[in-house]
Amino acid sequence: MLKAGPVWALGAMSGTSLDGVDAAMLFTDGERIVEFGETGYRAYETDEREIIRAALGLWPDAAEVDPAAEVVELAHAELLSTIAGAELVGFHGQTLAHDPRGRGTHQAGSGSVLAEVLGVPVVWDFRSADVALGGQGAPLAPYFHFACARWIGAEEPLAFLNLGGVGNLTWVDPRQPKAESTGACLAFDTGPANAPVNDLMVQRLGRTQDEGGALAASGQADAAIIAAFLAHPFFARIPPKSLDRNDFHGLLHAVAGLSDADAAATLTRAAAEAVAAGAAHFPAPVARLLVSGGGRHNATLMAHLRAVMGCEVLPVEAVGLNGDMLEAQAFAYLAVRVARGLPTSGPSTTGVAADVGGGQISYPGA
Ligand SMILES: Nc1ncnc2c1ncn2[C@@H]1O[C@H](COP(=O)(O)OP(=O)(O)OP(=O)(O)O)[C@@H](O)[C@H]1O
Ligand SMILES: CC(=O)N[C@H]1[C@@H]2OC[C@@H](O2)[C@@H](O)[C@@H]1O[C@H](C)C(=O)O
Repeated sequence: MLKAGPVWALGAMSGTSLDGVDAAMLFTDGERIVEFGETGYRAYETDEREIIRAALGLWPDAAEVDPAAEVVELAHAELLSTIAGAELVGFHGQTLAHDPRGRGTHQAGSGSVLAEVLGVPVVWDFRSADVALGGQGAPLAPYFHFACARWIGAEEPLAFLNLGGVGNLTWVDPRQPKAESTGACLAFDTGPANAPVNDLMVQRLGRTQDEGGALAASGQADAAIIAAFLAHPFFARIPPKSLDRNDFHGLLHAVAGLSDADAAATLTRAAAEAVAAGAAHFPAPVARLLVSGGGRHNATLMAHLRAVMGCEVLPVEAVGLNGDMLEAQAFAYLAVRVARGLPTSGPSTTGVAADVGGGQISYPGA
């Protein structure tokens, strides 16, 4: 078992955009962030990405899943073995499918394989217990966001927004004693963030992203499409709530008749409007929205957020955090929480009925 006090944990996340694996060291006791440490990144090769892509939306019984899991394990083993000094690893894996009230949630990659390779205990399968107990299984970063709010010395409610393939928002009140205290966090997925724009760029222009939001900036958002998008019942639903990457696939069809620039503008505006629709559920207003994830590099998306949010909108770097590594750091933090028997989610973050300590621990040589 873990010794008392803070430990160095190594967290790893492979996100929905399938670009690669992020890893980050964190010195923590599972409650307080003591120190941020080394980080690393390993991109997927094109053929690896295609193997994972072929398994998207599939469940463990499908033939395409084993090769995808092998790619995920290999990439993690390569990256994590370059970072020394971890007493514990937090391994998220690659989400292939997420349907919490249907078939469940599916992250590819085995923590027991990694524990053997790395020779360190690995905490993994973070989402299943929450889903089995009636929760959304996502988002799981919120308790880490609470710790970040404390680390930056925040004294009033603020919000963290992650702009990955999907967006997720955590409202935090740092005046509460613990992350799991009633009223400390409210978290949920906001809607599609970068995924539809990326898909559009691939389909129409053979590019993977709208660099800097330049194409979106050159077009006009279609107000009727945005209005129809915002009429989706997801936005009115009281949080917590979570999404699969493809839950808003209709949005891409809706812009099919628009020019490239207007389609990009519409999808980018929609992502920002989805965040604002989410913020309408905050228990109290916030003065600051701190943005992490790749979408913070999209200047058009950030400008739309500033226009719709009515509060300061800043990349997390403005408060000394690393916007590319926040999710990897979150899984380092959550790994220590699991090892310490602390909850990783609760009614206000995933909608589960009571506090849940998700995750299983695999030991080398077990
Ligand atoms: N310079 C940039 N200009 C525009 N968009 C960018 C830029 N850099 C990153 N992005 C967007 O951010 C995406 C990657 O974001 P990120 O790495 O946070 O996603 P992820 O962690 O895979 O997703 P999730 O958090 O949903 O699991 C890219 O696919 C792209 O859409
Ligand atoms: C099921 C799943 O993997 N969800 C991811 C995804 O990517 C962003 C958003 O959708 C969030 O719900 C979650 O990841 C982050 C790390 C989370 O659990 O907090």
